[in-house]
Amino acid sequence: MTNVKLAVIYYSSTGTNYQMAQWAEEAGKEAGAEVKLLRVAETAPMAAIEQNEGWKAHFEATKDIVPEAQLSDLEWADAIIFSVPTRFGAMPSQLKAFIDTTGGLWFQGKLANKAVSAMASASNAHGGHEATILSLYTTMMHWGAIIAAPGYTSDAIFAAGGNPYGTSVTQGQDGKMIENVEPAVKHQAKRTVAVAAALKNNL
Ligand SMILES: Cc1cc2nc3c(=O)[nH]c(=O)nc-3n(C[C@H](O)[C@H](O)[C@H](O)COP(=O)(O)O)c2cc1C
Repeated sequence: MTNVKLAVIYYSSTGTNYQMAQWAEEAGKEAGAEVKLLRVAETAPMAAIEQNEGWKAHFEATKDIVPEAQLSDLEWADAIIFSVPTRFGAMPSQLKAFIDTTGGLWFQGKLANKAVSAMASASNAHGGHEATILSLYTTMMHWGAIIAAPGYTSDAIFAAGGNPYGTSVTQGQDGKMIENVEPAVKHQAKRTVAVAAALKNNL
């Protein structure tokens, strides 16, 4: 058992990052953390969402069952795991819009010393997995967060494609994940909780 509070915050249009976030939630609980699974608000107009069957279906399926991330959740959390699809090699605007509301918390020093890590997905194996995670980590450095990158701390990372920045997956043409990333996601979540526990008791 640990006294760590973990927020798993994701954005997903077609379900990939929702699934990754759910695996992280499960592993966080297994590690003894109190866990909140949260989605950032959808900011795209309904007209755009409705033009894409998969996007519309995912939006409808999750909008009433997954709570929307609030600033109070960031303040509450000792550890945060983000999971996002790449958008032209960077984080999606939906997450950036949420992050851009954190200036007040940042100013009060309330975002410092949290253990954070990030996961990503892309349609192409070289379509921006690492760059997307790094775009988030740049912001995390401004928060004074402690980045708990997985590195190569488990064989599961090699099996998932070997991304040491954070677990990432390629979404195939059929919408399914190509690599088996579930063990790597779970390892990353447990490691983030362990880092947060160490920080919480010593910083
Ligand atoms: C506007 C837009 C930009 C995208 N840019 C990239 C990209 O640069 N590289 C890539 O491989 N995939 C790109 N994709 C594909 C998404 O990353 C992919 O659909 C996503 O990872 C699936 O995650 P989700 O199911 O959680 O929405 C883009 C998709 C959209 C809609």
